[in-house]
This record gives sequence, structure tokens and C-alpha cells, in this order.
Amino acid sequence: MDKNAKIYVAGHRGLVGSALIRSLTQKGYNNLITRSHAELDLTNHTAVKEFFATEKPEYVLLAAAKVGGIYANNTYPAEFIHENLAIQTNVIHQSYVNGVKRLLFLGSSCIYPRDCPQPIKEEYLLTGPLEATNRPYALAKIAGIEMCWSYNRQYGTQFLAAMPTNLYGPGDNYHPENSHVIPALIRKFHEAKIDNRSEVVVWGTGSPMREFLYNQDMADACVFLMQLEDDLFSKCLGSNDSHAESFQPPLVNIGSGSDITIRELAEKIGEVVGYQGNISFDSTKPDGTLRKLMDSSKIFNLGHVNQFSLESGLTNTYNDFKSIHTQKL
Ligand SMILES: NC(=O)C1=CN([C@@H]2O[C@H](COP(=O)(O)OP(=O)(O)OC[C@H]3O[C@@H](n4cnc5c(N)ncnc54)[C@H](OP(=O)(O)O)[C@@H]3O)[C@@H](O)[C@H]2O)C=CC1
Ligand SMILES: C[C@H]1O[C@H](OP(=O)(O)OP(=O)(O)OC[C@H]2O[C@@H](n3cnc4c(=O)[nH]c(N)nc43)[C@H](O)[C@@H]2O)[C@@H](O)[C@@H](O)C1=O
Repeated sequence: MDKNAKIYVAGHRGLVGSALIRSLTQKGYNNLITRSHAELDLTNHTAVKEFFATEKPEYVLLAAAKVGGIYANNTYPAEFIHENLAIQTNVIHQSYVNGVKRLLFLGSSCIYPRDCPQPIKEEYLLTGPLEATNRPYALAKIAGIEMCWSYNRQYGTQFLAAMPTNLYGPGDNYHPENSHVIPALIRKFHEAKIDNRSEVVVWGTGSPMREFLYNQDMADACVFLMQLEDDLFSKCLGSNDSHAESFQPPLVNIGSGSDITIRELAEKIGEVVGYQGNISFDSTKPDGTLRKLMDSSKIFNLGHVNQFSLESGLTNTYNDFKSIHTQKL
């Protein structure tokens, strides 16, 4: 990408989108286009059509989506499938219509079958049943991958789908129910410390394993992919020959390469926050997938290196939480 190239970051105020802006700006990209949800509702076909026709972005990073943790996915399944299908359909189609050179669509590791061999390779897509707690969201994301692949096959576009593992970092959503586990536990442990409570209750059995990646590492990985030379980027796009055995979707996993149990995570967050009380588990709450460690060797072999350990990432995130919630201190 040329440093003056017109780059549209969809979802620039979110956890990943805000880190994308930092990463692109730091690397010298100076022609970024952004719109908040209030300025441009990406589920609105006509508005998205007008926006693309007017702005004519050359590159698109699609980090706008309806996003949430296990409770939100399970409670609002209609919104998760409807809004995600609409956002990605509008943005991917208008990117084709307006000649976008490269597009990066963000999916999620939950697209893979619930009982996949570990670590999960890109080729395991659609080889088994999905996890029930987030199936509508996962199916929307699978449709997005298929859409990128179909447009590449039929129109010769360069639309790539990146599958992030569970993400966290500054700017996360710290809602008590709708958020993901890291921001939720940071909040729970912090509030228990401030209120001198003797116990923090963690959802589920504590035995599921999760792989976590810091948002800045995720953003840097996305920019790394968008900057690849043509031959390497084309390799990431898989194969478009539907008759060949090598028929592979344009898919790249983005993870950290290691996972921990929710119990270990809770203990780590307790330490970072400085909470001295007990941790208990509410097994009436769903565990979700028991394990979903991805094989990210494709992007690692291309040369991408993550910078943040879980410990340093959690410390940065707790500092971010405190800076937002200073009135509680
Ligand atoms: N967070 C995670 O753990 C994971 C995230 N992902 C994927 O990564 C991507 C980024 O997620 P993340 O940054 O965490 O999400 P956030 O919820 O933090 O941000 C989502 C962004 O999307 C925008 N948005 C949502 N709906 C609309 C809409 N209808 N029109 C316009 N903008 C909209 C929001 O805009 P505004 O701020 O203006 O309201 C927000 O900026 C998503 O595709 C998500 O599915 C994948 C795996 C894990
Ligand atoms: C990224 C991914 O995020 C979602 O899937 P998930 O991995 O299950 O995400 P989660 O972060 O919400 O939970 C991880 C684990 O942690 C446990 N857990 C304990 N205590 C809390 C807690 O207080 N809050 C939450 N949210 N979880 C908790 C929880 O029970 C589960 O076992 C998908 O729906 C989908 O959106 C998706 O792609």
C-alpha cells in the first residue's frame, strides 16, 4: 500500500479498529477514511453505496461488526446474525463495485467446528458442527469468508479473510454481561477489590481453554497482511479452482500460539488487579467451546511476530480500565 493510499477503516472506534488506526498512522499512512456508526450505519445498503461511490477507497479493513461475549451471543442471536450479515454484505459488495484493490474481512475463531483437532488449521473450516452459543455469529462470519472467496473467483478481487482468536486490550467493552471474559473479569475483580468483597464469581467451570491476543498485535498483523507483496498476498488468497484438490478459502488465522484455562486466566487477572479474596465458579453458566487454539503458522511463517505477552497486555488493559473508571478508585 502506498503511504498516500486511501484506506477505509470500518469500525475505527472499536477494540481492533482503534488499534488499526494507531498502527497505520505509526507506519506513515496519511489518508485514512473513517465513519462512526452514528455517521454511517453499515447495515443500510443505500448509505453504504453512496459512501463508497463518493469516497472511492482503495483499501478496506472491515473491523465493524456486532460483537460480544458468550452471554451476548446467546441472548441476542437474531441481532448477531442479522447485523453481521448486513454489514459485511454491504461493505464487501460495494468494495467490489468500486474497484477496491484489497479488502481484509475480520471473522473469528468461532467459525471452526466445536470439536476440532487442535491447533486448528485453516483447512478445518466446515468440517463439523459449530458451538451452539455463537452459531448465528459464526455462520454470518462463514458467509463473509465465502463471499470474499466467491468475489475473488468470479471477479478476480483480492479479498482476504483474517480469523482472530479472542482479543482484548485498551478500549475494550467492560460491560458486566455483554463483554468478553477478560474485560468482564477485570471489572469484576476491580470492583470486588474496591468494595472489599471476599469472593469473585467466574462463569462456567473454569476448565475451558482460550487463546488470547492483544488488540495492538492483532492490528499490526492486519496491516502486515495488507502490506504483503503481490505474490505473498496472492498465496494467502488460497485457490480459486473449484475442481482442484487444493481448493482453499482466502483464510488466515491470527492468534498468539498458546492458550490457558479460564481458571488460570482468572488467577492472573486477580494478581494484576491486586485482589486478595477467593475465586469461585458458577457452573450453571455456559462454558462454550472447551478449546479453540488456532494454528497461526501461516502468518508466523510469513514473518509476523506478536509483541505483547498476556501479562503485559493485561497490565495495559487494567490501566486503561482504571483510567476510564477513576471515580471508583
Ligand atoms: N473482540 C474479540 O474478542 C474478537 C473480535 N473479532 C472480530 O474483530 C472485529 C472487530 O471487533 P472489535 O473491535 O472487538 O469490536 P468492537 O465492538 O470493539 O467494535 C465494533 C465497531 O463496529 C462498529 N459498528 C458496529 N455496528 C455498526 C454498524 N451497523 N454500522 C457502522 N459501524 C458499526 C462500531 O462503531 P461505533 O463505535 O461507532 O459504535 C465499532 O466501532 C469484528 O469483526 C469482530 O467480529 C473476532 C474475534 C474476537
Ligand atoms: C471471541 C469469541 O467470544 C465468544 O466466545 P467465547 O470464547 O466463549 O467468549 P467469552 O470471552 O465470552 O467467554 C470465554 C469463557 O470465559 C468464561 N467466563 C467466565 N467468566 C466470564 C465473564 O464474566 N464474562 C464472560 N464473557 N465470560 C466469562 C465463559 O463462560 C467462557 O467459558 C463468542 O460468543 C464469539 O463472539 C467469539 O468469537
